[in-house]
Amino acid sequence: MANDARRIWIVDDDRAVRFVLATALREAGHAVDGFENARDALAALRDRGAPALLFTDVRMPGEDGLTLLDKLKQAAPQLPVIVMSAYTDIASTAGAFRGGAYEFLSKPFDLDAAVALVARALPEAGEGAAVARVAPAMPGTELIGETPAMRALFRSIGRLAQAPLSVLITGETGTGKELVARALHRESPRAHRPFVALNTAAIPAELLESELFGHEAGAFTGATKRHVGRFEQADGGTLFLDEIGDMPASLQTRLLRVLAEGEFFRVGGRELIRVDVRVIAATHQDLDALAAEGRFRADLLHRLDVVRLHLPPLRERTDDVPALAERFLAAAARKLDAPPKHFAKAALARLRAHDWPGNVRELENLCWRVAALAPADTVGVADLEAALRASPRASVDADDWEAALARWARARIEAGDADLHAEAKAKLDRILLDAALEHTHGHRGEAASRLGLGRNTVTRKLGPGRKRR
Ligand SMILES: Nc1ncnc2c1ncn2[C@@H]1O[C@H](COP(=O)(O)OP(=O)(O)OP(=O)(O)O)[C@@H](O)[C@H]1O
Repeated sequence: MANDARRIWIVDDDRAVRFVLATALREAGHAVDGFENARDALAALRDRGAPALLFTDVRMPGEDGLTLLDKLKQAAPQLPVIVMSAYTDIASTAGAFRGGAYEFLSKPFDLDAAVALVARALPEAGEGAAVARVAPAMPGTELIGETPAMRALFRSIGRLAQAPLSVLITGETGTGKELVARALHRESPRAHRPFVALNTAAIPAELLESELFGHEAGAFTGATKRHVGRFEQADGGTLFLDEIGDMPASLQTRLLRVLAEGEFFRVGGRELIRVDVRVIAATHQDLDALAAEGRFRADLLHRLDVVRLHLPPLRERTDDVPALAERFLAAAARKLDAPPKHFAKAALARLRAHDWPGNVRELENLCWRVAALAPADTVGVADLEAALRASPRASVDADDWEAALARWARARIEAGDADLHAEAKAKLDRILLDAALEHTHGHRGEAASRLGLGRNTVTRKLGPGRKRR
């Protein structure tokens, strides 16, 4: 039965659906194959044995999904089959369930919900045929650091990864808090389950509750279908709550209760959901001070802060700057398909002297600019200065673009152009997306969360053909 007992198959004649779903599943660490019709999937079943799980569309040229379901159930009765269809009438859904479908997904569906469904459908670790137990490959996420503070931190990560304790990671913006959370997950017995990150500050307060705990269809205006929250998505794995200090008071109360009880209701739901989630929280704020002022619940702080890991700012570990810079420059050149570059000695000294208010992220972004801008293979001080001047930090004036936009709009209106709004909106989307994707080096999920958008929205705006990491 070779390796297919650990793979997920997608049967759909729509290439875009296969691509988007496969990419989301791969990001969650699964091995995935796509088939454009039932015949090919059945042939593979004969040759390679059953996969761990199968998604199928209903209406396809040739045999339809329900016939496929029937044949699959005869050949591999245990195989969980998720039926997807744009036709959500009772006949189709009932037909699917009667045929033994594990779940029915109405198209278009939420990719995160599909990933969460897979986590639920597949047997727990160690039982039977489970999916490939690999954390998603995250290029460039290896923590670099030779300074005593970082070495001590790495030792703590190794020790803490094994215990399911809550961890609070503190440190300025861009110091690597998320990277540490990922390392804690990757080294833990939960590594084969999802790592789900949520930036509390990036989501509007009124959406945060349903983002965390999910909602049922009809729970509020605009809730057209069920949404599986991050807690459920992270079941068995790790939930990373970034910028926890920005969480509104009412949600702090709810979070505390969920952490204490390990169960909750989706917004507007009646089904009690039990989850097993390790929570890792992060903040750049002084939560003790916020708690003393009554702006953060002290009891929630105690619960999150079972162990605290502090990331020192980069200016306090300048010995790490050269290694980080060389690593980022090499990675950027590779990704840009440019020849490898190196920093001259004087340039490294200049980098060490910089005070890095944006910490490692600022250094990483600077290296990307240098890789793109510096003409020679050896990067000198002058190249660095140019890249530092080009830093968005140095030139951002929030009012600039509004004024420019107003000038543009006035000129176009005076010129008699119509449909300005659509054009401006498309440009705005494009610019925001490009900036976020550049910042996250092409990682869509993260780019979406930086923009406060759902990943599906980003995927839709980009279209399935755009290159992604
Ligand atoms: N020690 C490190 N080694 C290698 N890369 C690092 C290190 N620390 C941070 N980075 C990189 O710097 C960037 C910022 O890191 P990360 O997102 O983890 O910071 P953060 O503290 O969570 O930031 P924020 O508080 O703004 O969310 C990432 O691209 C990360 O890969």
